[in-house]
Amino acid sequence: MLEARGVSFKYPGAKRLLYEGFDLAVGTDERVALTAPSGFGKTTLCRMLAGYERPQAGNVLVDGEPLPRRGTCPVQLILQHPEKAVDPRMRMRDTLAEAGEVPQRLLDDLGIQKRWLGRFPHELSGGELQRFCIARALAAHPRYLVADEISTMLDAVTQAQIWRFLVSETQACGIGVVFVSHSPALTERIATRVVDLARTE
Ligand SMILES: Nc1ncnc2c1ncn2[C@@H]1O[C@H](COP(=O)(O)OP(=O)(O)OP(=O)(O)O)[C@@H](O)[C@H]1O
Repeated sequence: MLEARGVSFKYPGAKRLLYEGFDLAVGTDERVALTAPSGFGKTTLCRMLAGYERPQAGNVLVDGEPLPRRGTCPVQLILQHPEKAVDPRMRMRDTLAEAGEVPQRLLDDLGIQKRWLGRFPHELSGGELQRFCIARALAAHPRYLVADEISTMLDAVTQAQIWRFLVSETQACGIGVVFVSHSPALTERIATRVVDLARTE
């Protein structure tokens, strides 16, 4: 179970708490969509669930244990803008290697072409780069994936391809998914449960 337990969070200098005593529990057999109006705090929650932000109170737990402060995190975050998630000076094969051994099967399933491996991030399209970020996240053997608007900037065909792959892969590996999407159609198709953050206040 991935849990936010009694989480309170405020950005430095902000007037109000973004979260106060917030609870969420997600199983490895779930794909939970987070919805809320713009600016409500969806990205912030995604970052907390993956250990990028620490709540001022409460905890983020996986199977009752706090997220590790070092080493590979069991919760892997995939961002809306893949170019922000990679080192622009590193060729893609080195970026992938950050996750350790990446099975060729994963690269094939994600449609990652061999000739892309020697390229730098700026030599790839957004969709191609996002495939690398997904491969890297999965190669880290996560228990949970947190996907923050990961397909917003992709065309409909690429979006469908990527989500079809993610649903079957996470189901097969028993990886829980938390995701944010502004597309009601996508949410309807992917989510096993929808959590409206504005209603959990
Ligand atoms: N690093 C930061 N420092 C201070 N305030 C921040 C920071 N990041 C986000 N905020 C503020 O926190 C609030 C929540 O932001 P967040 O990005 O989590 O919302 P969101 O629900 O994901 O929005 P959107 O749907 O527009 O992407 C916003 O008011 C935002 O301005």
